[in-house]
Amino acid sequence: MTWQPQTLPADHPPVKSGGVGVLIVNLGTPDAPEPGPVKRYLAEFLSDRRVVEIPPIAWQPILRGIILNTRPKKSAHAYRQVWTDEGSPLAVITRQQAEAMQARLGDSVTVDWAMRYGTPSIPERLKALMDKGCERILLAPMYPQYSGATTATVVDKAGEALGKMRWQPSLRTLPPYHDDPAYIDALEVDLTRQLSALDFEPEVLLLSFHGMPERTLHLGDPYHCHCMKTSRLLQARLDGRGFRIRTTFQSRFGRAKWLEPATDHVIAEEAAKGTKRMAIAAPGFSADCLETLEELAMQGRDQFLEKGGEKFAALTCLNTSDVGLAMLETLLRRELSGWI
Ligand SMILES: C=CC1=C(C)c2cc3[nH]c(cc4nc(cc5[nH]c(cc1n2)c(C)c5CCC(=O)O)C(CCC(=O)O)=C4C)c(C)c3C=C
Ligand SMILES: [Fe+2]
Ligand SMILES: [Fe+2]
Repeated sequence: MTWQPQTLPADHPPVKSGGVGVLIVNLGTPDAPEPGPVKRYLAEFLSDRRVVEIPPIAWQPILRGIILNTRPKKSAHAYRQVWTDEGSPLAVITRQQAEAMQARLGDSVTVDWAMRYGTPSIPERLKALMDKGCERILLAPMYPQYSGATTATVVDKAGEALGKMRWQPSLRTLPPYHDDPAYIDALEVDLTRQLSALDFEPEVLLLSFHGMPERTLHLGDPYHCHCMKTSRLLQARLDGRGFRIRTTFQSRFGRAKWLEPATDHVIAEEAAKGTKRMAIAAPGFSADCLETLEELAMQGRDQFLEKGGEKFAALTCLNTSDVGLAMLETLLRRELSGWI
């Protein structure tokens, strides 16, 4: 039988048109600051074997039997302290970053955003980009420092979605940018601006990164080294401004030993030794979130003042600042080279 050209059936998927997409991805956040949605989000997040590297047979009973019955209520309370009319700060800022990138990159690309855990999901937004005709997609995890628990799990999830497609898009991924001059420049400019707007001069500036179990460092995860390099490069830019700089790791979770020194311990130690004025920045977070707005700006302040500190400032993340957006545009344009 000879082949005959046919008209496409009505349910045929759209024929693509060579478009280029960018998918900006961050960690994820609950849909509402209530125990139910927080439980759903934590169940997905903490079941990811990239995040908790304990065999499921040992971990799932602890997660389902203890953690998911206790933590959601406490975490929901924390989320309520930072929730905005538009939703969770992490989701709101990530969406705004995507909108700003769409405006800056113009019509030659379609920019969308997704969350690794919760909504909008990576598979859903990849499909949406493809439905708009994108055959080439730049996947952009918003993590300056690489780790298995952040960057790699975003790529895994996209790969899982692609694994179910007959006709896949071409994929590029944004590399970690922990030592990129564009990132270090943006941090220097933004932190300098924020520090000069304070009504006090800090004696110490903490650079607080999200923690990880120390074991991941010994297993070869570059996260700790990436954080230390960011910190060293930034310190070189901020030296000679009259304050000391210390690198710390926040948000301990579980019983294992985490990277040290711990941010909360250093806050208490500084206050106990007589430091009166402290500022804290979180250069590893591309958007303010629960961990910066509640853990640092609220709990951190309380800890410092309770122990005798007098002035405390939690600086904001790059978020949608002009320098932050210009930096993101530089990184994205570099990876889109040859595509647009
Ligand atoms: C920026 C990098 C991050 C790394 C590395 C990271 C590792 C990591 N996190 C947990 C456990 C929790 N993290 C939580 C919140 C949270 N974590 C990050 C980023 C990193 N996590 C962000 C941006 C956020 C904020 C999310 C938001 O909605 O605003 C939480 C949830 C909150 C809570 O219940 O305290 C947990 C739990 C582990 C175990 C881990 C290490 C591998
Ligand atoms: Fe985390
Ligand atoms: Fe936390």
